[in-house]
Amino acid sequence: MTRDYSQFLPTDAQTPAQTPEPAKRAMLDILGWQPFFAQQLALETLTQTPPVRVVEVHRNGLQVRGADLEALVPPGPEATVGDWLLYDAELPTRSVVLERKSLFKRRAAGHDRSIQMIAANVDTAFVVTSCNNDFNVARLERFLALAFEAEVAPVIVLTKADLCEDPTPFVAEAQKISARVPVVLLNAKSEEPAQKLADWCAPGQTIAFLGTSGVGKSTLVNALFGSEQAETGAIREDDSRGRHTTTSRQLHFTDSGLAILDTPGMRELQLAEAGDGVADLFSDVVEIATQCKFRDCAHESEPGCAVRAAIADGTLEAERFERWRKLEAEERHNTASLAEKRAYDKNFGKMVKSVTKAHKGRKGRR
Ligand SMILES: Nc1nc2c(ncn2[C@@H]2O[C@H](COP(=O)(O)OP(=O)(O)OP(=O)(O)O)[C@@H](O)[C@H]2O)c(=O)[nH]1
Ligand SMILES: [Zn+2]
Repeated sequence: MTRDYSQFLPTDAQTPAQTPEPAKRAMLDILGWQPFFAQQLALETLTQTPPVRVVEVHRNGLQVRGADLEALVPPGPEATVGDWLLYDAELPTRSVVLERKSLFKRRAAGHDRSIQMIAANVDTAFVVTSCNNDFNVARLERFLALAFEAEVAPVIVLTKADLCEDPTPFVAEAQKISARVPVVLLNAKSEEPAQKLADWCAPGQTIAFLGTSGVGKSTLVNALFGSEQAETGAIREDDSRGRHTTTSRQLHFTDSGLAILDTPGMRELQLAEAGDGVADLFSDVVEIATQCKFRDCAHESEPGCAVRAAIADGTLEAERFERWRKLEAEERHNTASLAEKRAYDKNFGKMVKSVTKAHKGRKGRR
């Protein structure tokens, strides 16, 4: 059976003779299908292997959803929640993963050095903090750098506006962080979230929340689901080891077609191998630093230091420079210790192997 998939291709690839199927097109759009993915494909490919989105990752494989299909792809494809696959009905494990728009990832613990993919194709990351003691510019910057590293557009959301006498200083501080990062102030427990976050929550968009515990992430998710039953919290379970999160990663879709990422892995993102993200967020500082006389300028007391000059003439805030320096150092430290840990694990593995071998050898001789 062949189906007309021409409507899923960019407009210039369509031939007028092909009748659009608005219903199917709409279904894919709601799953987050975008021109970015469509342009990677030829029409024949789409007919033979329809695009499906990974809506859940669990032990048995990848749960995928397409315009009119729902399937489980057994473990095999290197994919994560949010990915788009070209579904091969005959050999599902051969389904091809489309190039990603964005990817949250981290290094897996252990010796295999593998990158663990947390979530793909997220459009917007809401970096959440509250207008209270949780508010911390350096911490915000860490989350923002992670979003930039993943190539996801971040938005700062300041919650608990209703509990704060005067939230303007919080807004002002947040706005100063980057001209590229919008700031939204709201009461997460009111009807405000749906209105104030509407720009990033259109049907077909995929969003995620970053932020420390208690800032209102679950409350925001619930607000975006409106009267719908939000499934947040459902993935948590209690066992003898205490409260922990299951390994399941999933996308929840609102009735309007907004995809909300729900994955425990987002809590454990480390600032490692995120040098590009840090440089992106602090592109102004990086730019100034390139003008220092010495390439290896430490921006201390070297002659011709553009950074010191910028601080002196007020173009660069001393605090911002210090935060950049700290964040960069943290990033470098974490990246280095990851490398060290990898080397250690590798050696440890070797050691275990040789000890076991020797032990077996001894046993054999007995
Ligand atoms: N008044 C008021 N309360 C809020 C607001 N946002 C969150 N809260 C409350 O703050 C508490 C924590 O909110 P949660 O949504 O559970 O926070 P969270 O970020 O999901 O926390 P974790 O699940 O631990 O990561 C709850 O009691 C919320 O009702 C807000 O804007 N205004
Ligand atoms: Zn310098």
